[in-house]
Amino acid sequence: MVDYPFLTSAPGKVILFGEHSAVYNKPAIAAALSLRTYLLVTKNDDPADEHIHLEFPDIGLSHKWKKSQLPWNLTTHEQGIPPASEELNAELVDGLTPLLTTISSPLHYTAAYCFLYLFVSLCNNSVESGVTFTVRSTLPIGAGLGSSASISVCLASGFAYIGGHIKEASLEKSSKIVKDSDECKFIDAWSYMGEKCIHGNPSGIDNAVATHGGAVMFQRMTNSMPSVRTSMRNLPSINLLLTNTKTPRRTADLVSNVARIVNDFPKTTGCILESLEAIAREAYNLMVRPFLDPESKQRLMELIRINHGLLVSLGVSHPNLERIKLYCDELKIGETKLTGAGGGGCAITLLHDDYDTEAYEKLLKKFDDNGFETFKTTLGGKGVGLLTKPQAELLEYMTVESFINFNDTNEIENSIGCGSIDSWKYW
Ligand SMILES: Nc1ncnc2c1ncn2[C@@H]1O[C@H](COP(=O)(O)OP(=O)(O)O)[C@@H](O)[C@H]1O
Ligand SMILES: C[C@@](O)(CCOP(=O)(O)O)CC(=O)O
Ligand SMILES: [Mg+2]
Repeated sequence: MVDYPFLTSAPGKVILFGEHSAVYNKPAIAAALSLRTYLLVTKNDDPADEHIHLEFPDIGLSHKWKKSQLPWNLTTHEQGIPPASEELNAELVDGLTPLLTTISSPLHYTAAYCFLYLFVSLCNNSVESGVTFTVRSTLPIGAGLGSSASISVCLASGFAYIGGHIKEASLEKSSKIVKDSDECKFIDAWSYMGEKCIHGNPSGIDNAVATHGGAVMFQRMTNSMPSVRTSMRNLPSINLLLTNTKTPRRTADLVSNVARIVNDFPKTTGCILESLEAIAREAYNLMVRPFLDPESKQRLMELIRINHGLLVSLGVSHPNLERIKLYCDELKIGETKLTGAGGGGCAITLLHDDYDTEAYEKLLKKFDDNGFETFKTTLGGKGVGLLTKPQAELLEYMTVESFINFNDTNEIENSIGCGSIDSWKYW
């Protein structure tokens, strides 16, 4: 029996090399961010409440469904971990459609669809009603930092916990554990289904990083083979600037536009995808060395520039991303590439060791003038976590209202994030 309330949490990610080509089974490199999404699960005391409640204040969505109206008969709960190649359950997708008709915005629709798909798949009919699922994120949403995967991981882990598919996490996850836990495998596989609800054809890199944390080289395989995830334990300390253009975009649109180009220009894009693979492999070899000497750092910088150029050729840049690159080039700050799906969202800049601090101040001013936001964040953070009552006093007084009313990301972090990091448990 689950003791309410409880919290789950998962990080966002930054893709260093290989976005989009990852969808075509090429290797890509990504690392977990310190920015995270949090899911609070509470139960009210009203015995007459027959609903399941969703509160997604970050995107302005609040909704509820009668538990008895959910299509429980369309799921197969015995199935455990879905195979990597599995498509969304078409019958369940059809069964959910009538429950989503009142939601018109695509942003709201995909979030609610992901929620319902995972909820019905992972919680069984005996789940209590009167439960509210509230999500807050310190990540910018739709900006290339994997907010969709981090919410999918929060939901998949919360529902799997309620549904009894995974056991309680433990306080200390030994850094020596080399094998993935069964719980993480379960969450990774189901959050991948959540990513499919949100953007159709994900590679799986984002949910893998949000589940397992750290830094990885990831490659999706063909023919139902499981993806390969190679941990990069000692990532060299690289000086990265993360800049958000704040230009909104949807990963689903960018991924489907690249699919069209790949389909229309198979030979040309085949060469581009092969180049992107070569870049990721060389970057991996440089980044797993214990020390990034100046020559290797220079090569890494050039790989960033080439990677960005190839992404431009796939049509996934944006004038604002090009502006970031232009300013960094003009002021000789470092090499820039877009990160994530592009089309807006974020860019990363690998800073030269000897950049001019005055020029850097000028750069920040230019970014500010354009309405861009820069982030200070660390790479390689922890994966999916659970916070339950005996360890966490804060859950005694955490309500949906207080959770929704956190004013900013600092308040979230100080109250439930890093502020109480020692109480979080990991699978
Ligand atoms: N905190 C959140 N609350 C509600 N929905 C969210 C949240 N974070 C992400 N989402 C869902 O994920 C979508 C954004 O995913 P996507 O387009 O892949 O961009 P990214 O993953 O780069 O942030 C949103 O449209 C929404 O459906
Ligand atoms: C474009 C892609 O490579 C990354 C998308 O990341 P994001 O949703 O923009 O954070 C798609 C994928 O790998 O699933
Ligand atoms: Mg996404």
